[in-house]
Amino acid sequence: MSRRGKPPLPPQPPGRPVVGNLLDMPPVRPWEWFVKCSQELGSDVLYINLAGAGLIILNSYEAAIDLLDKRSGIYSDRSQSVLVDDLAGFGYLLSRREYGDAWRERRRMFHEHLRVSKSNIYEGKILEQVRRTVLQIVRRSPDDVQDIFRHMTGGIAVSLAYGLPIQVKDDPSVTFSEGVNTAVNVIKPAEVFIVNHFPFLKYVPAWFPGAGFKRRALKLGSFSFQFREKLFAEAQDYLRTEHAAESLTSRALDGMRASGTFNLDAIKDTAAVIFAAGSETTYTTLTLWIRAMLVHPDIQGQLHQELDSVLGDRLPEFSDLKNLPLLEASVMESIRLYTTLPSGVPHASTKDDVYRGYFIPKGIAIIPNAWAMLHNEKDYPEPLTYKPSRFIKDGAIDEDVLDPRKMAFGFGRRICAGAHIANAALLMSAATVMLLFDIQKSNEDDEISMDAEPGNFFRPIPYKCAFKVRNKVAESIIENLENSLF
Ligand code: HEM
Repeated sequence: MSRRGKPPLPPQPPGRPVVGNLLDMPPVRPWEWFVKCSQELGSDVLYINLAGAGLIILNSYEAAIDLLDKRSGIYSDRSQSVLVDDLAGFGYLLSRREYGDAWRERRRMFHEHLRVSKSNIYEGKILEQVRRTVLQIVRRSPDDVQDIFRHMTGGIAVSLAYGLPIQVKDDPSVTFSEGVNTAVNVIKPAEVFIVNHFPFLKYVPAWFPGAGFKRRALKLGSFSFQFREKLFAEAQDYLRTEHAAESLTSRALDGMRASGTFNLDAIKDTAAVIFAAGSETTYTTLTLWIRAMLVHPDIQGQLHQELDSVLGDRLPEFSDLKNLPLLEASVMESIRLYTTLPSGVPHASTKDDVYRGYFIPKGIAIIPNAWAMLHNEKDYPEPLTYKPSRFIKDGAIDEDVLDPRKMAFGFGRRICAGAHIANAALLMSAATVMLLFDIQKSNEDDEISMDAEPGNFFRPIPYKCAFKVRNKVAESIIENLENSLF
């Protein structure tokens, strides 16, 4: 790309000849390295050179809003990835689509059926799954707890997207989605950008030494087709039965029948993204909150008090959530401290631009480094401490403290389409679980690692915990639930 007569690129950490910053950018927790570079260079906007492939890193909320939100007309594209979209075959997902008509059509479809004002559709499905989960927790071994919650978020996604029921244990869709997400998580970010920059790398034979990126991507390729087709076909069959339930698929099909214009691909792509983008992210965020509760029994005590005084001897409904500020703050603080997608999802620009005197080239990937924004001392004093009270003032959520969800769910026109659904699922799960249970270590001597698995997601290192029914009131609520659900 010719840069003659253009302003300078944003500050770049010192690099090496040819490879630039490639060997300096750590494959694990690169978001922390971006912060270190910002501190050294005195700039919250950085340029990183990975062997010629450029990246722009936004390390502050202000810069992310300035570019991705206020200038969203030119910062709403996604870099099409040879590895993820082409070789692994996920380019059809709404979240991976380039900014254009096909993306717009799918985003509109999502909005039409699952926007905030359609809460009557998604809240009922969330409530049902959360309450079924309570019964699983009391019936099954403590060792199954994480699997139980994975089935809960999978169940919410499958029922919203397809109206299909899932098994409470060993459901093939959930196992399948977990496999996909684990495989996606091991794709290294640097590989994605490098293979984009040198697309001929996709022709390197998979057996070739150093072509691990291709082997991993091809393994995913076999999943991606099934991911789109399998559940959609099952949903169509199920819709012909007496059990048929409302879902995005059923409503979109009804709409198309009424208008006489069919675009089944659009339904498949939009339904698939609910599982792909919504299930594992919500599950991971929830297990990070459970882990925070496990190591902060004092905060659990405060939440128990709040829940007992608001709910007494009944289960929470959605209308109760606004009266549970401490519970909400405990979830917000967990999202802040352990954000699930620490370096967000990259956007791409569709035009050359200049920001604060720096040149931002057309087509470059822009990384909103949520981790940097959520750990800065100015907005969040003692940023490494888990402290829900930072969000509370006079017994309510303090509107003056920057809400971490504004960063954790992304920015601008590509902001998470399901943030309101994730929020509803997280708060309802947290309120229900905390009302009924004490979350404790399985064994007093267990060491709980606060670290995450290596990868693009911040997934906690698996931990063990026990959910102990809190008291007689909780026992009787659970007994009533058994009778009402079955
Ligand atoms: C705690 C759970 C979740 C987190 C942390 C999360 C986070 C994100 C982030 C960071 C993005 C990228 C935004 C950007 O490009 O700036 C995103 C995109 C997206 N999310 Fe979520 N998400 C969650 C749950 C969900 C759920 C439950 C759904 C669906 C019901 C969903 C649907 C989507 C979709 C469709 C996109 C793609 C938007 C687009 O490219 O236009 N997400 N999410």
